[in-house]
Amino acid sequence: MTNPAIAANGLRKAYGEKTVLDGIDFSIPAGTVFALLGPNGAGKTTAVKILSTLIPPGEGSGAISVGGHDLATDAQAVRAAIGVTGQFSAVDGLITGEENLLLMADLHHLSKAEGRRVTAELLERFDLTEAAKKPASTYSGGMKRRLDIAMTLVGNPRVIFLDEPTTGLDPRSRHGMWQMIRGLVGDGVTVFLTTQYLEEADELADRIAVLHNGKLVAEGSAEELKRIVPGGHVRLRFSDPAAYRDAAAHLGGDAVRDDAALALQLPSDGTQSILRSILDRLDAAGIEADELTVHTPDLDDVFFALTETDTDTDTKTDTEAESGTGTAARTHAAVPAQNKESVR
Ligand SMILES: Nc1ncnc2c1ncn2[C@@H]1O[C@H](COP(=O)(O)OP(=O)(O)OP(=O)(O)O)[C@@H](O)[C@H]1O
Repeated sequence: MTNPAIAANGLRKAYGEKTVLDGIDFSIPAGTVFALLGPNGAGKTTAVKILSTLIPPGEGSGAISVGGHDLATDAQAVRAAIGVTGQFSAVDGLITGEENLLLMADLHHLSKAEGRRVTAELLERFDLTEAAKKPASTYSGGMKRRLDIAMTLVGNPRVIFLDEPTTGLDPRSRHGMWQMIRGLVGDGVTVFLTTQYLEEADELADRIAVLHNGKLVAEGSAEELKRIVPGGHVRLRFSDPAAYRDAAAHLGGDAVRDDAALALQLPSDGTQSILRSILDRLDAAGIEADELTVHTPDLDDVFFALTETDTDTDTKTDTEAESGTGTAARTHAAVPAQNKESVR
């Protein structure tokens, strides 16, 4: 990959005895969205803070470059190239939205005229023109978040760090934020996103990495990650208890029974051949299911499988997932045994 917007090698950070980042690598192409997922306290914010120069990397970290600038030798240039929106808003509630933006323009040493032009443009773009002259403390959560991001954009950054940008937003505001992020990427901006919402990573990210116990335990596109965990199944539901029992007998050990719902669940990757074989077996026995649903793994399944705290995830193996497109999801975690086949 040539000139990634963010490149880090062996990023480390410890707080006292606690190792938060244990030598992790990032290589994020320009104009893409990278999502960092991980359980609470995994170290996502710590990674953002290091990459955005807010805290120094830990001892033993390798080279880090952001926006084409070396973090160790040219932190000032990194700062000029990036925008950061943290979990805690930079918005000053005592002044208006417009004043917040003008203040940022001053901080970026824009001329008065340029500051006013950029402010008006951002107010318009983030649908805040009407509220521009009201104190930001009167804004809704969604408006404050939009203003926060607008403030980040005053300096026209090419790399933006969004640390949980939609936490606490209602679904409409969240979708609005996604649109806005897509717009930024369309303009060539690189977005480093942390989120608790797997759906958000699924919607937005070109690449997703899962951070757990100080390591990136998997990295790939949403589709690639979904392929590395089990969780895909076919569910057959019956209204006739006799048909249900017959089907359970015929499908045998493959089927997990849900007696209360008269439903059977069979592991499946959702391919046509597997579906055909299940239906053929039912047809041969003269059994008809009332409902058939196919469940493909989602990022929740991936997250749960990769961030389990039991000993499974402690026995690390380096594996590579085959992918239909030729690009592979990298996993560095022990994945549940029944899935080992698909990640070989
Ligand atoms: N300044 C600090 N001093 C000591 N420990 C810290 C400091 N900052 C963070 N930590 C610890 O480092 C770990 C990672 O914290 P971090 O905020 O990076 O996690 P996170 O993945 O962003 O979590 P969340 O999803 O809850 O925001 C946590 O255990 C946290 O308590």
